Amino acid sequence: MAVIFDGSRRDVEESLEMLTMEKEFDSKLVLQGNSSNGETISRSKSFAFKAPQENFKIQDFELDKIYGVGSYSKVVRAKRKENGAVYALKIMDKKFITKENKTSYVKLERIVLDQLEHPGVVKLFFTFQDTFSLYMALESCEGGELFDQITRKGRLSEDEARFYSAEVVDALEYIHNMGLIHRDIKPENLLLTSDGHIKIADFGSVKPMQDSQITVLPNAASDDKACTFVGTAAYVPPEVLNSSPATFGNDLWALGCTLYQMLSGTSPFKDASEWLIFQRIIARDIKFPNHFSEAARDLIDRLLSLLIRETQVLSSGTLSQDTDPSRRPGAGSEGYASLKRHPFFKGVDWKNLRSQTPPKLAPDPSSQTASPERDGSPWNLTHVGDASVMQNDGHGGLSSTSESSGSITRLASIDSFDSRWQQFLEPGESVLMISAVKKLQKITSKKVQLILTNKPRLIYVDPSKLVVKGNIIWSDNSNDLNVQVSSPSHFKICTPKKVLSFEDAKQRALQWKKAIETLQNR
Ligand SMILES: Nc1ncnc2c1ncn2[C@@H]1O[C@H](COP(=O)(O)OP(=O)(O)OP(=O)(O)O)[C@@H](O)[C@H]1O
Repeated sequence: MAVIFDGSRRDVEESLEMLTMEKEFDSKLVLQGNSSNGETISRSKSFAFKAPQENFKIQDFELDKIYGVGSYSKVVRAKRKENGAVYALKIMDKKFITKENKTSYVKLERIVLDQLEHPGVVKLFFTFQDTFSLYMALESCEGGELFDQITRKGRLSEDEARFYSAEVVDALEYIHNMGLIHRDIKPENLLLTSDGHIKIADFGSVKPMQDSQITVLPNAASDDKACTFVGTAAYVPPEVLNSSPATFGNDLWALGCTLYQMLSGTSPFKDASEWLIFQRIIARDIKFPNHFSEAARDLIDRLLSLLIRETQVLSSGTLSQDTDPSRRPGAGSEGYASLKRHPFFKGVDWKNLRSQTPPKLAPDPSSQTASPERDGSPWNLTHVGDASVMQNDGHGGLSSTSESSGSITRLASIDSFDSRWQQFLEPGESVLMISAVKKLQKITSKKVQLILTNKPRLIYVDPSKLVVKGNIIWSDNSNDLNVQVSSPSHFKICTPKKVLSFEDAKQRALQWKKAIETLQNR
């Protein structure tokens, strides 16, 4: 999801509210509203969530495959035993959320999703909790991420891209009309239903505008002043890098990047590190592949227009600047009309989008080739819900679901492109997964950069001295190399000679296990 750079430490007590959050749902709240004469008034309003807080237990559900892992959640396909209804269960560890000061983001996502109702937005059905976790039962998007469709197809045709981007525009218009900025539009957050329609997901970075129609609970909104930026590096507009306040135009820039990615296969400002990506964004360094049509090129060019307008030379000799949101179609005074009538969308039946036939989905190659026992194995629980449901896969670790071998490359975070680590690679070798982890020893622990490459090689590097501290001998045989996960952040890499214990603060223990196993079974 989003990279959220916090510039401040939130009050720990506020974070603890997470634990009582679900209890607040039915409480009466004092809301700030505007009277017709413009004065701010306080009014008491009974606030009840549409998606109820249920008293379910995790054992009421049959858990299937993991849809994905976010920075503070896992999303698992779950079937309610009583009636067979299928959900995407977003599972969040309370302790982790509190420790990482994510309380306000979680609250906001819950509250916002509760009030949104649009075929292009993932629906929240209900929530529940237990001692360890909060659960959000979301509409299950069985078609996966648009990102995977782009990866599997290499790139999309203009007709496919037109269909998907029109559905995104339609949903974004609704979200913006509700007074919300999504702030993390990207192909990973555009999910597909089993029949291939788009649903916007991941409202963890959402920003309600002043006049938003969304009711926000106290302390649910993220503290913007504390943030350097919210979003994902490759899709962040230049004005956000300049600390300008969030506007609807931010999402339209991200839409432009997403459309470019659909048509080309990669994001427009791709580079070797976040810093280089930011330089490209600021310089607006875009190269259009030759196969882009004139209409596609023009639309992307407009969506990726800079908002800054240099107006006049001041007496100091510097230029005064102001912003002009109308430069991005959809953000100006004409609203979405100007975006929808752009030549790229010629022929789109905006009123009946959802009854159109979507592009054919490219199937997940791993689900076709995976062996039956891997494919059919349900996701065993650990650290999710109460301890009584913990299960073991016989190796002391967890059974994981079948996972696309293609998706292994996605596990590599943006820092895998950090040039610092390139020096440890041989020609043609690339990083598949990388984490700043703690290597736990009996008494002490050491920070290391754990790196998995396509060779395959598994090494760990001292990040300050930039020297290789260890090379874990690779084997495709799980008797000679296996990973045991004991919690979302703790895992052991076991070889016949050594057992190395690691702690990944970003809770990617299960991802490490999956990455290594996927490579062993390639
Ligand atoms: N309703 C859903 N149906 C199917 N898959 C989903 C659904 N919601 C999320 N996912 C999958 O789970 C992954 C993790 O989702 P989640 O919202 O927890 O994290 P994220 O917000 O995308 O990541 P981060 O928290 O790092 O920003 C998503 O990338 C997506 O692939």
